[in-house]
Amino acid sequence: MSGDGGESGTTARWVEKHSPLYVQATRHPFICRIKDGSVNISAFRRWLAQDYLFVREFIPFIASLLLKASKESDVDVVLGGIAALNDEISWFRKEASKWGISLNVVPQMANLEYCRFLQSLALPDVNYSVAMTALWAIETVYHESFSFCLESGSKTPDELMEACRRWGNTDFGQYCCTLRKIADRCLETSSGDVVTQSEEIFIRVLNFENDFWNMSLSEL
Ligand SMILES: Cc1ncc(CN)c(N)n1
Repeated sequence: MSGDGGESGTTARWVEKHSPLYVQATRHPFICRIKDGSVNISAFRRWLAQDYLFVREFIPFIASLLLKASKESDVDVVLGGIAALNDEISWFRKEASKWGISLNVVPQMANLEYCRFLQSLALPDVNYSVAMTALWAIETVYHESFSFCLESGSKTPDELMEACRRWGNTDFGQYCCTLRKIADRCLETSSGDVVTQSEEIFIRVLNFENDFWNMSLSEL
């Protein structure tokens, strides 16, 4: 974040204010076990199949932001996000076939609830600042989590490196940074009510992400 003014924005204040929740979502045991090499591969396989379902639901949510964006540069950023998701879907299919995983699985409760939340955020009456805050938070949790597994000294298993690089790479980090700037810009001119709603959405995203990791670790 250094040097780009990100430290002073609303989103940075929320990260600070809700740091226990933020740390819980971005340094979850699922991620820490990938980083220290102790992750159970069955947890990774579960995560992969469930996340594929999540990403499919994520597409209409981002598409809803495209309809709400009025600034041309925001439209470009969101369009780039949609294009990246197209690539992501292909990656999940390729990875699933590599691991011999069926993607035709039943969504687990934590996933279903997170997807329902995405659907509610895609509704036309949801404010753009609120939805943009959610997009920033959702993408940032993945970037912060997976880039942690790429830090020097990590014992991330070779076969999981590709997944970590997908969200942990610097280009994805740059995308998250751009989303943060858009969210901060929108929040600056939003009403107090919208700012409050956006903060609540940020907290809900952190909780959903935490539940998603928990689901991936759970044996059921
Ligand atoms: C649950 C979850 N959160 C975030 C991302 C990153 N798009 C994802 N693929 N899955």
